[in-house]
Amino acid sequence: MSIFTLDEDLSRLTVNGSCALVDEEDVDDCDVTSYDGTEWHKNLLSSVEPQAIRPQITMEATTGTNLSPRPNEKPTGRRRSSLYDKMSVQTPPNAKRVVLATEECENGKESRSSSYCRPSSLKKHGPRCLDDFKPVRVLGRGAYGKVLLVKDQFTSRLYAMKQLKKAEILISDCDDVGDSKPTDNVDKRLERTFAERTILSKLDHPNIVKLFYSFHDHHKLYLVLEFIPGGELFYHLKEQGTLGEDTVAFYAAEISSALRFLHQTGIVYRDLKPENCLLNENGHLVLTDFGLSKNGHSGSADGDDHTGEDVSTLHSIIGTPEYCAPEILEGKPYTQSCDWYSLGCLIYDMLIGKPPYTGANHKVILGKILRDKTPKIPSYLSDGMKDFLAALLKKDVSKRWDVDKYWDTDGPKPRKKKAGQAKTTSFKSHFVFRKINWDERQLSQAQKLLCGPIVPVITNWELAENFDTEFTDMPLGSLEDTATGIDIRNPNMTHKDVFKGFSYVASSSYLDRYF
Ligand SMILES: Nc1ncnc2c1ncn2[C@@H]1O[C@H](COP(=O)(O)OP(=O)(O)OP(=O)(O)O)[C@@H](O)[C@H]1O
Repeated sequence: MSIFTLDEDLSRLTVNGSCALVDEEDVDDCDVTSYDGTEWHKNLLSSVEPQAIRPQITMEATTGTNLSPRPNEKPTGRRRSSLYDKMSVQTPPNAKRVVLATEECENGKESRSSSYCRPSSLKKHGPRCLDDFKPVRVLGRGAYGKVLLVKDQFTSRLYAMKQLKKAEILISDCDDVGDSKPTDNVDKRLERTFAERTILSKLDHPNIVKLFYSFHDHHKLYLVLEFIPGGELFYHLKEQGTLGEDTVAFYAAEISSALRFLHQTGIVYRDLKPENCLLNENGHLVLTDFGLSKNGHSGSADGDDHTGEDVSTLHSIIGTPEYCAPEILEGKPYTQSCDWYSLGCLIYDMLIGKPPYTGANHKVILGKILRDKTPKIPSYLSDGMKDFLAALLKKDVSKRWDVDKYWDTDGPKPRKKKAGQAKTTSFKSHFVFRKINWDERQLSQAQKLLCGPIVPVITNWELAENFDTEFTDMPLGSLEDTATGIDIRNPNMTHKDVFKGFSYVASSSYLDRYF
């Protein structure tokens, strides 16, 4: 059964088949180096510091195949996964749209400029508009628009402003292939746009980006976010090549803490990749980009969000293929467990210099993911790390570590005690986290006092020195730059109707806490 098509190359890929259409030239470039579980306990007891004793053995030497890069070698050619086309999405016909009940902050008034801004709206607690912010620099670019560093004209505070072009969201994608009608994709894009604003407005966690305001004008939607000045983990990985196990464990703990919080709130993140992990000024990791996140709780307390899809069985095919769980790619129902698989891919990438499956295009990557039983884990990693990765990177969800269940509860007792090993111990007490103080991970104040393993160099926040010059050197133009006309398929609907409810101001207590 042909499930979905990602790009022009993928139209011939049969997902549930044997992936016979995978490019010959791109057959697996790595080989298996599996972990021998019987050695676990012995090695655990003798292990002092995995990084310090990590043997300088390459995959090549160990397996006779050519898996680069070698440990401590800078890989070349790391490429932004967001440069790939977004994956098409297929959702069951009964999946409901996000419906927002929030009233427009500007009372339904639309604006091309600041003309609608009344003096009262120029206060930090009131609704904001575009002219409140002065563009400083481009920080990044995504599928539907740019992210800019902006300065509040009234408070001089810096923010990251994510701009999404309404036209990009609303114009149907003629290239879409598959069972979904193009209008479904417009609906899905709208749903995701609202989901990002709605989900972020509900969250308060030290490792999740904060949303302070959102508004829209004739051409664009704007999310005014906390500026995270240390840049993307992607940027630091590109600089450093690979990271040591202790550093990786630190980031894994912070990401896990954020994912666990999201899952407890009923949200599946679905887009874990190095580009979406930012470092703050103290080197702590902050997740950004909730455009693909899904809130599975229908009927939340404030009536603000009704997605209808239960988190326990989501169906949308979504995400960045290199970090995407196989069950999603196979079009099967999936659960929060997909985020833990993605965490495994990200940890693998940080340690080895590339995610478990790479290739020239989506088709090759998908073919590898669907064909392989388990990703290859290099032998030079510590036994603890190999055990940890193997537990997260299980293709079969029923065999994957159920991290949400065993977060701080030990798993079933093994016949032979294997302390600190995945599945026999709680996630938090796994050997790889032996140096992590989990209580600190929960508290913003504690995180402020302690620095992470990579403390970004920041001489001037306005320079955005830790962001790729590919973006920061871009000409700024005006905040109200080129906007194409908006083509709304339903002529009875205006963009005002479609985006009604997008505007938002964080509560006074929230704003006061962070300003
Ligand atoms: N709060 C922030 N502080 C600093 N930089 C940010 C912030 N939010 C986003 N960025 C930068 O902008 C980039 C793009 O942001 P984001 O991923 O949210 O956009 P997107 O349109 O959803 O991208 P994509 O299409 O790749 O998913 C990020 O990778 C990051 O470099």
